[in-house]
Amino acid sequence: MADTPENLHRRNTLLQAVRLSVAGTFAASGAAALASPAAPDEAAAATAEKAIDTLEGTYGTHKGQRRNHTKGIGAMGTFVGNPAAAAPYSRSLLFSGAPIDVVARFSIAGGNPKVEDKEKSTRGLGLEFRLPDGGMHHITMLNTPMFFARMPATFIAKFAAVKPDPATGKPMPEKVKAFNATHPDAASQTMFLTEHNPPPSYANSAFYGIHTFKFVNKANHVTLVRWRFVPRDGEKSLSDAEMASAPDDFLYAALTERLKHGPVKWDMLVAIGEPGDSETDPTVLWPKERKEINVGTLTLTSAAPPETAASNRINFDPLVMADGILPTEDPILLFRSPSYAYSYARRQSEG
Ligand code: HEM
Repeated sequence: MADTPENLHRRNTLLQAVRLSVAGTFAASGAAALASPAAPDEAAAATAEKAIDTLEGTYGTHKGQRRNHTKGIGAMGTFVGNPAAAAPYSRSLLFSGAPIDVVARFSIAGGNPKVEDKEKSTRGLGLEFRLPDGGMHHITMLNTPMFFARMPATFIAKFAAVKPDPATGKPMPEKVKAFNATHPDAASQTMFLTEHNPPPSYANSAFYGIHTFKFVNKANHVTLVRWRFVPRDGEKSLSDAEMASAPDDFLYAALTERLKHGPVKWDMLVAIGEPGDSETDPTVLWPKERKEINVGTLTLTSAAPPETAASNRINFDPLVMADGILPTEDPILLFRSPSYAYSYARRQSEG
């Protein structure tokens, strides 16, 4: 198969079909392995399909749209790796130094396609790297250094807790309170979001890989790593006053306006793990003192509204990985792939 963008997309779609076919098996056999000692009933019910049903139950079904991170915008650009820094750790083509085409999508967490751009919640960045050998690599990140769930059951419980009262359409704070009281793994991200207002522009947001991944070098040596993308424009947050007066939609205009003055860049900084650093818990941070290397720069040159963005029909499944980077056994990372496949299959089948 020639490596045209259409064929890459077809390959991606086929990959999703395979992932979906294993999703049922994963859901059945994975439930026991993913059981949380804190909440065995919840854990037993934590399947990828249930995660998507729960998102739909809370936000409704928006035809043809993502069940999570529904509101978003597209962008295009390139990534240029820094082989001198990266090669001792990873043989991935990402870091060869040749420019790699990137399709990007910025988003706001949750399944509300009309969520206000100032909402105090997580922002996301999905990246599809189209490698020169026809392969693909996905990196899908959030603007918080940690996640709110150590186990999939917590994800499902949270989205069930934020479901508005069906009678009034209003939030039910007592349910959120009960969720927080019974899911201590969510505390760290909740605190981070309380203390940090959202960015005025995606160009002023850092994005974190959150999970631990494995870098594999030419000698097959494996290094545990975590990465973040740091904006060259600097990190900024809206002030409380700006949040109060901000319009519902400003993130697309802010990015297109910024791009008129030139490309927007992020450096990919990779922390090198040390013995004892968490490998499978995305709610726990590594110590700040970890050695960090700059393995490359992402440069975005154009933005597109959701209707026309090339990212629209991409499933930014984080387990789409090319040689040189491997997943860990993080149960959240492994649960994401079948969940995204269900969301992708449902939205794709709706046209
Ligand atoms: C139990 C854990 C999680 C579940 C069940 C989940 C579920 C989902 C689903 C269903 C989608 C929409 C997929 C689609 O239709 O294409 C999505 C999108 C997304 N998720 Fe997650 N997610 C989880 C954890 C995470 C984590 C840990 C991160 C970041 C490290 C993350 C970042 C994102 C981003 C950035 C998007 C939007 C991608 C795009 O623009 O298409 N998610 N998630």
